[in-house]
Amino acid sequence: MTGDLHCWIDASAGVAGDMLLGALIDAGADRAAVQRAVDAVVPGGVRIVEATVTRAGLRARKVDVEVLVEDPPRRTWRTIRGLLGDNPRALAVFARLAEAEAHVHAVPADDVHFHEVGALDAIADVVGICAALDDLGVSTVSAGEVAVGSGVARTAHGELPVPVPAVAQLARGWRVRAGGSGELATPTGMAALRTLATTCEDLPSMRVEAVGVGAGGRDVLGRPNVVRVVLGRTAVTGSEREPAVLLEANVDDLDPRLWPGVLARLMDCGAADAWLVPILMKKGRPAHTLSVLCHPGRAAALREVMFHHTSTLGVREQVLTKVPLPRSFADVDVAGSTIAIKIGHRDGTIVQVMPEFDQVAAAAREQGRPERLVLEDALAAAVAAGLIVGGPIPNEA
Ligand SMILES: O=C([S-])c1cc(C(=O)S)c[n+]([C@@H]2O[C@H](COP(=O)(O)O)[C@@H](O)[C@H]2O)c1
Ligand code: NI
Repeated sequence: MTGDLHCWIDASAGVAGDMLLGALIDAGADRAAVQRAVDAVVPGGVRIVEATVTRAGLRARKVDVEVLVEDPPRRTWRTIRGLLGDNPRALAVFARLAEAEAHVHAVPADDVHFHEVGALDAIADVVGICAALDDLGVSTVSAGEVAVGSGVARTAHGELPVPVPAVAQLARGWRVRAGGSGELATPTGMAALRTLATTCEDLPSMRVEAVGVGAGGRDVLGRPNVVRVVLGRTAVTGSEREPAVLLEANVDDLDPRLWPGVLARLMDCGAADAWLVPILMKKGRPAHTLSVLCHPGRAAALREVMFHHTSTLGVREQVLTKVPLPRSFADVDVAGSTIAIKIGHRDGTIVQVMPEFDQVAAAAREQGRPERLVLEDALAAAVAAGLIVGGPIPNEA
């Protein structure tokens, strides 16, 4: 199978945090993994429960967040930042919400007080959505036009016009329409969509692997109140340009023993690559340039990791284009250990055949043999399986 796992969000009936989380769990994300991620942020604070419901006659997964502890009526952005700790994607979603609220209420982002959107159920929705995407192995996210609704909403701020101000602010740069009466897009849902989805597009071409349907609270006659997610592999045909972001910072004051952990954290958070270059910077100081290459959808979360785990006071960003070779994987057996072979191809012909080295190392440990010999055996098994440079790519499932 070629291509990364893509998640397309259908918000044509609106979007809210619990709806998106329900859709991702319905598509196969492990609810226990989601609960564990939420427990790490608010230990013992909430329980995520799910049920199958119908919305205008359609089956959908309804997620509810039961709050088990006392929940203050408001939280500052600073408090939420502290709670989220080392959760870069969730931090990026709330940072976006904080920016929107700051603009709407004309206060600095650090002085923003979240009311409903800072409550434990909203925090659980955001942390849960990020954990569900990780659990599913989603690499990229896009979404279609968002129905935001019309009329008025009763909120802690009083009666607000729909789209509520935070949603209107978060909608800048995205395609939206009213699409019905009531508050169809909430600030939490819109912030999650805007942070996680990099592109506003109709359903892209992909081989579909899973579909999830998440229910909203109300059952409206004639309009299924649901968010859908469609997960699939996008076909990579060769020499196609794709956007990438390069994040960089020059750092002269970080304990050098911390760098390996920083690089590992960045890779765990979805960087395509992360590296250090020794430099001599201003005032003749020996320092390092930290460079992080990533898909645009990961940039916000990776920027958070850079701020959180290094002493940098700023991050430079450049938007680049990248031409990746299409690739696929095939498994081979080496003395009872399974090793994935990465196959790079162009125009239907294999141009690279390379065993995944982490799996070679694991097999060498299992077998008590040198990595060098396991690598040789894996390459020989690949050739025996017909994976030969210059040869045709194997049939895809
Ligand atoms: O909590 C805050 S600060 C808040 C701001 C706004 C603005 O538009 S400003 C609106 N609301 C309303 O709260 C509820 C819950 O929102 P969720 O995103 O947590 O589902 C919703 O009606 C919002 O319009 C809250
Ligand atoms: Ni507000």
